[in-house]
Amino acid sequence: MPCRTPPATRAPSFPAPSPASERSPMSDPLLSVADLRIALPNGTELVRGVSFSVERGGSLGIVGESGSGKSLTCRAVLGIVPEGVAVTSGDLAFDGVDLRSLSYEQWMPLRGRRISAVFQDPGSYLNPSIPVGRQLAEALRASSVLTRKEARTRAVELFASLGLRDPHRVAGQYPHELSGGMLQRVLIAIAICADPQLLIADEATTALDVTVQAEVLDVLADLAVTRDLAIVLVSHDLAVVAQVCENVVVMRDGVIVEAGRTAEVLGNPQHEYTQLLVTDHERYGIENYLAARELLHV
Ligand SMILES: Nc1ncnc2c1ncn2[C@@H]1O[C@H](COP(=O)(O)OP(=O)(O)OP(=O)(O)O)[C@@H](O)[C@H]1O
Repeated sequence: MPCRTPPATRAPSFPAPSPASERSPMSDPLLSVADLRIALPNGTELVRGVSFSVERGGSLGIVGESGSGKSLTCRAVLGIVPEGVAVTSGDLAFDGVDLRSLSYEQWMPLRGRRISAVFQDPGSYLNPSIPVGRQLAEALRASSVLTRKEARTRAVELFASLGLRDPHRVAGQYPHELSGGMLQRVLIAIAICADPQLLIADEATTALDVTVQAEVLDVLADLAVTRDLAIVLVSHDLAVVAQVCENVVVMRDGVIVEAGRTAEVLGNPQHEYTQLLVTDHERYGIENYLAARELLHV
């Protein structure tokens, strides 16, 4: 369905990325998405000309209501658009690599290693019959030359660094023995164990209660600083994005209606749809929202 809302008076403030072939690798952002279009076989466009960029170590939030195209956009960056839809045009460049030109084999050293992701429902991504420490150790060994023992030690260290209390004990536990927040930290550990440059977190904290969600978001914000990790954070929740992201794009019906610094966009929304999101948020999640605004010094 086309978006009937008039264009934002604040134009998206990210520099429009130039085609991959024209950029010099030194000046490139880490990720640049230019005029991305994703459509059904019948030609119906679900994502309609989305453009944004993410600097090395930068953080971008993608907000918008259900069905606005947030997940499809992220899946396009990960090279895993679902069956039945296709990227029909646009540029997707990661660290100078034209992602759209990659074969399945060429994706292997990138996905999970240099571009990683965490999603909602972490339990479904873990093997229920293997202790989580072993699952992380196996992921570590797949991306480095560690011995089994070294990988086990590293796994415990990584759990500790992500704020898991009693990491030795946690490492020996099975997924069903852990809470949602602990599982998400385990998933984050697996996602970052190969030291990626970009982490995409798609509604990764949505299922968690507010306090645990805030803790996991802190973990992500810390990682951005300590590992120079760029983060793309997808959420329908403005407060979530405000806690972690320097920049934000607001999506509706497959297009970006407003973009810019998070503090500016959420503090002084220009587009009527962003204004509506902010108003709804103030009405239904006032505590979160105000806390986030305080954090941003809006
Ligand atoms: N495999 C598919 N086949 C057909 N339509 C799809 C498919 N995947 C997504 N869509 C449609 O594309 C649009 C955008 O979906 P997308 O999942 O990107 O939205 P979203 O903003 O991430 O929403 P949510 O927050 O609910 O996940 C929706 O209308 C959705 O129904």
